[in-house]
Amino acid sequence: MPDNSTLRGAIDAAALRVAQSKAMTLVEALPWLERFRGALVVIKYGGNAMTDDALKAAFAEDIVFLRLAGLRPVVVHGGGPQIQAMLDRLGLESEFKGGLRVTTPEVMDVVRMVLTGQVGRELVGLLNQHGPVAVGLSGEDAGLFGGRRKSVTIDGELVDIGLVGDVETVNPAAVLDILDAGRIPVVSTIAPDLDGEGQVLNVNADTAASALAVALRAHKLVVLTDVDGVYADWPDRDSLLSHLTASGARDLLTRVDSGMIPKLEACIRAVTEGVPQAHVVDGRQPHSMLLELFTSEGFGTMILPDPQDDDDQGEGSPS
Ligand SMILES: Nc1ncnc2c1ncn2[C@@H]1O[C@H](COP(=O)(O)OP(=O)(O)O)[C@@H](O)[C@H]1O
Ligand SMILES: CC(=O)N[C@@H](CCC(=O)OP(=O)(O)O)C(=O)O
Repeated sequence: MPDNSTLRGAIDAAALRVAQSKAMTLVEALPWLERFRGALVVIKYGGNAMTDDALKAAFAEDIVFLRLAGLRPVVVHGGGPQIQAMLDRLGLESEFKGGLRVTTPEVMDVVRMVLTGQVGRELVGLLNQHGPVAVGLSGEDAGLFGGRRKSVTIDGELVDIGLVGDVETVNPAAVLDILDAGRIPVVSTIAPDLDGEGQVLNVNADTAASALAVALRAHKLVVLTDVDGVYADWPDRDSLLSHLTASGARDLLTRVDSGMIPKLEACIRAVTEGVPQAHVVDGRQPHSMLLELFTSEGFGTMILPDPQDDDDQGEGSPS
């Protein structure tokens, strides 16, 4: 039978090995932390990646981690499934055309209530469990977004989809104030209609995140969703793309459907208007934000500007 001091020695050696491995993980992140210090990253958190409590908590941990590591994360959230659940409870019908919800005035009331009063509040609460860091705001606050109604083209025809808008103007001052105070802005994507008195518009969250990333000159846009990334030949699971150029993404637009249309459009807009890279990442994987930012392989699908727009292709190493 070993004496107590021998036993403790064995336990201490095991504990030391675990601690050393944790220390190695931290040290390996050092080049990435150096590279991204101060970097402003816009993260779009999709409603479909937001349905599991453990995942939501892991997302909040990642965002607070990024903030404490010296990055400047800005969260833009969706809430499609949560809006749908409330519409169903209220017995209101709504359909999607071209990946966007046809929005009547009654549906708009529900969209505004769910995004700003429920989904945004819940995310702010989860982040603030780690300290008083998160501040929620919507496109209505301090003139953040100005929107204009948009139609969609289906089979060559322009189709009216009601109170749905594109972001035309962004005044990022309120978001910058929150960042400068060391906090994390959490944005709900409602936009006042620039053409309608007091009317607000339902803006797809991918679209809004992209417009905000451009206005903030973000280092990158990350779109967290409920699929591994962008597939060249959806739903063929062998066709997952690791990289796409803006032109490649434009070509693909004719072959994707539903929620992937606004996502690809958002990524194309971001990288053609000055954001160096955009990523579509699987938000169902715990800590996917950290995997995307702090590993050389990256995660999901990266969309880059066309070579003539920007010669900086990729980020295989943090140098
Ligand atoms: N080419 C494609 N690659 C990946 N997903 C696609 C593609 N075409 C359509 N999709 C669909 O888009 C969905 C993501 O959009 P959506 O459900 O609106 O997510 P979110 O709530 O995150 O915005 C995927 O779950 C998938 O069903
Ligand atoms: C116009 C339009 O479609 N707006 C979306 C807004 C929420 C959203 O974009 O949520 P996800 O990111 O979860 O899809 C909607 O009403 O569902």
